[in-house]
Amino acid sequence: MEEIIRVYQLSKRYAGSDRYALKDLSLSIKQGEIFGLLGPNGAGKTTLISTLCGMIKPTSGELWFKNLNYRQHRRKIQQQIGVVPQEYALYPTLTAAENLYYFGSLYGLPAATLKQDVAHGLERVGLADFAQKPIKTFSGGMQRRVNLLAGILHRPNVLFLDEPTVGVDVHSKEVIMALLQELHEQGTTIIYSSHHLNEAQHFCTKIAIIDEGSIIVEGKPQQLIESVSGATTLENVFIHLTGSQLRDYA
Ligand SMILES: Nc1ncnc2c1ncn2[C@@H]1O[C@H](COP(=O)(O)OP(=O)(O)OP(=O)(O)O)[C@@H](O)[C@H]1O
Repeated sequence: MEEIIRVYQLSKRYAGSDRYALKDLSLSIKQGEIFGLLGPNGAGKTTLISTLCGMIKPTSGELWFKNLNYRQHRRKIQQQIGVVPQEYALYPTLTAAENLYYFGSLYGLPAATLKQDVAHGLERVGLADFAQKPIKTFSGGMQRRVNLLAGILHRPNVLFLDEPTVGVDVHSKEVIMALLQELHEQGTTIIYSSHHLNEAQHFCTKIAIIDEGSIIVEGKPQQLIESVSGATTLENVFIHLTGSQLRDYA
């Protein structure tokens, strides 16, 4: 399958920090994959996703999106991708529909189809009855579902999500994962970070485990499980490779 993203020796050190958030990280992602980025707290998942979305610039290294280099074509790349950030990108005082109209207009979507797409999207995630309610009255799970819709309104072929199911109950999680599965079946390449190892084991076609800014292992979930003696789940693999030490950095 065609390579969509190539990362070569990517490093990132934030201004004022003496630690590397990403260190000489190389990676290739192919079209149609559901690529899961897993790792302990502070491993560098958000930094990697933000760099791949063109939101932060690397300290060194090179990145390409379908042969377009990020240094020269950041804007062009950003027009072709969808981003669902970990922090809510929504305006609390606007209604769910107003928020989505706003995102739709940012993407330059025609008003005539946008209204229908927003109504359909809200219906798809079980929020049709809440379209005219302000986001600030929504639960965390409801906000996550609207946050997801905001990132896919323009039907991107490549979608980045940073912990799309963090802090949501099992019902919201099921709706979100079902929608992502549907997008995948329609051909969308999905790159997402998560702490839900069980979810990633069943959902992802490929996984990279990151620790301290570097990829320590990469492969299909079943391959990774078979590579560790006695492991029956991805959680076993994760603990085996990353240890059980807490990762507290300030
Ligand atoms: N804006 C920033 N300025 C300075 N350091 C940062 C900044 N953002 C992240 N870091 C540091 O970079 C490292 C990687 O952080 P990052 O948020 O990418 O990890 P993560 O794997 O997404 O963690 P988590 O699972 O907790 O969300 C951490 O040591 C973090 O403290």
